Amino acid sequence: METENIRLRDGLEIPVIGFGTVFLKGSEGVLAIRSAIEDGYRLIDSAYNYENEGTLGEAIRQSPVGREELIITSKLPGRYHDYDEALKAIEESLYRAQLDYFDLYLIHWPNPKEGKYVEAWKALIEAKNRGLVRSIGVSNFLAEHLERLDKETGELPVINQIEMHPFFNQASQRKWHEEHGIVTEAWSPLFRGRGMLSHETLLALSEQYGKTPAQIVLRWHHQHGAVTIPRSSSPERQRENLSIFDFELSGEDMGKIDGLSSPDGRIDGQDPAVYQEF
Ligand SMILES: NC(=O)C1=CN([C@@H]2O[C@H](COP(=O)(O)OP(=O)(O)OC[C@H]3O[C@@H](n4cnc5c(N)ncnc54)[C@H](OP(=O)(O)O)[C@@H]3O)[C@@H](O)[C@H]2O)C=CC1
Ligand SMILES: O=C(O)C(=O)[C@@H](O)[C@H](O)C(=O)CO
Repeated sequence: METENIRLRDGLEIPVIGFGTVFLKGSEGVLAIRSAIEDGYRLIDSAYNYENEGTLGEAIRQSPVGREELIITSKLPGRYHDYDEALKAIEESLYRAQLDYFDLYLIHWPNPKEGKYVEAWKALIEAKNRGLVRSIGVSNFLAEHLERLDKETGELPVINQIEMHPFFNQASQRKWHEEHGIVTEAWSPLFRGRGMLSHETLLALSEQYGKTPAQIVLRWHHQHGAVTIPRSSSPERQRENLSIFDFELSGEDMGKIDGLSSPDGRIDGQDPAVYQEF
């Protein structure tokens, strides 16, 4: 099973559907990630703070797919935003995964209270220059944080991974990204399995299109130009989540899903303007 690709501003091509790995650890995690790769996932999302870069590396080594065919992402934790600490953390990520390079490395959260994310960004630029990572981006950055990166370094990220699902659709943030050549990557696209998929609007569209609610939601993301990284431990649902390229939602039905969003629709209320994660 194959996904479509999208080209980032710096030329790196990545699949429009990847695989999320938070909570996937140990031998069960290896099994889940390996099966995702065998099923056709080529973009895998991890983070230093998930403490599963070792699990991810093991799954890659066990899989029949070559390293060069995969787009592997990890993320810098908030406690390592100092320049030197950030570079060491990226090296540590690589040692944990036993990889020579990451394809994508992101600043996980801006942590605006300390406001050291520009320093961290300079370290990511240096990591790219040293060949430790191919492309650099951020996660959970608001326009105000992105503007500061641009002003102080002259370099904007190629991708911003943000919370995005029908209950919090990020319309204005996505517009900002489009205007600045930044790809939106949606985290928790299925609302973390916390009940969104049984919303009556999604159930009705599922019936109408003969697709599962998860496929309707992931297709909605795709038609909004967002990369998604759904997580599933089930090989069957992993395949289901990749199979969204044989149908199209009408403009009217896209609008119905857009209408489910509300300003307080975040899963755990993690507003990057104030939320801190170390
Ligand atoms: N940058 C950031 O700050 C953040 C990044 N992330 C990243 O985003 C990824 C995805 O988000 P995540 O929070 O994991 O949540 P998701 O929105 O991907 O939802 C995962 C949940 O949905 C269930 N599920 C998956 N597929 C289906 C399906 N087809 N039908 C019904 N249920 C389904 C899974 O259960 P089951 O396993 O049983 O299928 C699991 O409980 C993370 O794994 C992580 O990589 C997440 C949060 C924050
Ligand atoms: O999972 C991630 O990448 C996070 O950044 C976490 O904050 C996540 O949103 C979480 O686990 C919240 O409890």
